[in-house]
Amino acid sequence: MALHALLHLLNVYYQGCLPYNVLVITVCTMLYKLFFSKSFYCRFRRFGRPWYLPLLPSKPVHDLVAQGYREKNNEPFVVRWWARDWLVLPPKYLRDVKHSNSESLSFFRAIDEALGLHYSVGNLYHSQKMSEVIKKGMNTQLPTLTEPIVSEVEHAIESHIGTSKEWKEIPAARTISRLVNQVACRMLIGPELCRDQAFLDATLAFMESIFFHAIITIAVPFGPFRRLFAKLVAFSHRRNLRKAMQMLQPLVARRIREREDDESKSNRNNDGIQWTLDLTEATKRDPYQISLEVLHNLFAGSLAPGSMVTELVFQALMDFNLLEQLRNEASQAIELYGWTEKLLANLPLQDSFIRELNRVYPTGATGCSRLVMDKSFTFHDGLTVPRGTRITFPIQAVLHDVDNFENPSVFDPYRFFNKRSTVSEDHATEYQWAASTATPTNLAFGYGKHVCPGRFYCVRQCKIIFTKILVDYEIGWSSPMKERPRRDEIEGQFGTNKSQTIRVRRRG
Ligand code: HEM
Repeated sequence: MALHALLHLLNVYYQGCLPYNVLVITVCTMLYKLFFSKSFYCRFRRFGRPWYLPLLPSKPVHDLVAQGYREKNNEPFVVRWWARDWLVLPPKYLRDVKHSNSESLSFFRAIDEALGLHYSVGNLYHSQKMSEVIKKGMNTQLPTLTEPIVSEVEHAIESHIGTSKEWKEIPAARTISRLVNQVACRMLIGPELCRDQAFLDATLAFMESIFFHAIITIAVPFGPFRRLFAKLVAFSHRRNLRKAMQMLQPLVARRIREREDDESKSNRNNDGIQWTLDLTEATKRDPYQISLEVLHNLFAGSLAPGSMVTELVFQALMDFNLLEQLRNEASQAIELYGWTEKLLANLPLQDSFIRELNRVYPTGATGCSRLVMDKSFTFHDGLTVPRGTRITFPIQAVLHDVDNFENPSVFDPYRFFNKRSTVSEDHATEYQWAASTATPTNLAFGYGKHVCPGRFYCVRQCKIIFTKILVDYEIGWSSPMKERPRRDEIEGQFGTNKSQTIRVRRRG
């Protein structure tokens, strides 16, 4: 009788949109969870709606995380994120994450869980190989990459922004993400496809559909059927993946053949395919697998830098004096060093500006997310969590904490410039305050063993693109702006404003 009444209530609650059988199974699962399941997460205070009322309005994830950080004062708490419970840990536990490798705490397995990547690529994210490709391949080649990055940036800016000396209006995020994707494709895939518009469009559609699929999957209250539903909705994402793979696989197959025919020929390439093949035993060089790995490194290395450059442009446009100071610094450095490695090391204001941008506007409210892989994991103070626990850190709250920064809500482009100006002779301080140096209070690129290995390349590439725009173009808002373009928020992730337009014209 009670079960029948509950079913009736839920039917009204879900407005009759769930079939009766689905309702029965959903209710049984809820009752089981309520009375018998001893979820580890139940031991901690939860912020947000309870799991058994998924349609109840709830605050956005970033607000819940900020509230938890304030109220729990250095203690863990739980939020629902990407339709799962996550244990949000205070920063005192970052030191434990610092030294833990992927066998204990895995970043890849955590994003696999959050975004449902296994629905399209199986167990690709069970291996650390993609990260190794960046560490052992790209990072060891960084000095040799400046020249090809500069040359690709020049081509990409000319094709996406143009060379007209007349003002023209452009959609900022769309234009910049396309030009950054071209440059990222040049480095992470290779010269053959990076100017092929069909391929560039296919890669952008593939990358964007990863998030789209994840969002659709959590948007519908399918309860215990979510996994089944996720497999079905991954269909359109898999189609986008197939499209990009159809163009990429023949190239990878050709590179494998060339390598087999003549090992020395492979020395000509210095890009993502090459670095991935370098780390793959000859007998395991499967074009499909290598293409998947290369494409998913592009996913890591293209979308976020595209947003970062767009945000740099928006932020610079908020303050005309700052824009001029950045431009002067860039012009003087180019005069002294040309478009070389040295240029990138001699833009201290721009570097501080990038780090401050990442502090005030990180890409997510949470970060340093990990899945516990060991049977259990014990933190330095004895807190023990079982295998399978999802942990994350409230990074936005940490970066806005008055205990960590003076006037944390103020955007101060000189904040880190001033700190690094008190440099000791051995340059230790300079490195400490650099945009790409991860510390417990510079968390935009994560922290510890899984800290973003692409951050060095990323900051270089962003500096080259931003500097080119500064010195070669006049830029302005297309209509007067009173405040910064608002960012979109979905599941604690912040996306650049897509509708904002700016105007540009070639200088000189
Ligand atoms: C604005 C640009 C970028 C941002 C904000 C960003 C951010 C991040 C963050 C937060 C992580 C997780 C780190 C952790 O939890 O400790 C990460 C991991 C990773 N990033 Fe980036 N990233 C960016 C650019 C790039 C680029 C350009 C590449 C490749 C060239 C890249 C490749 C990777 C890889 C392979 C991992 C996985 C590391 C591992 O599991 O060991 N990222 N990134």
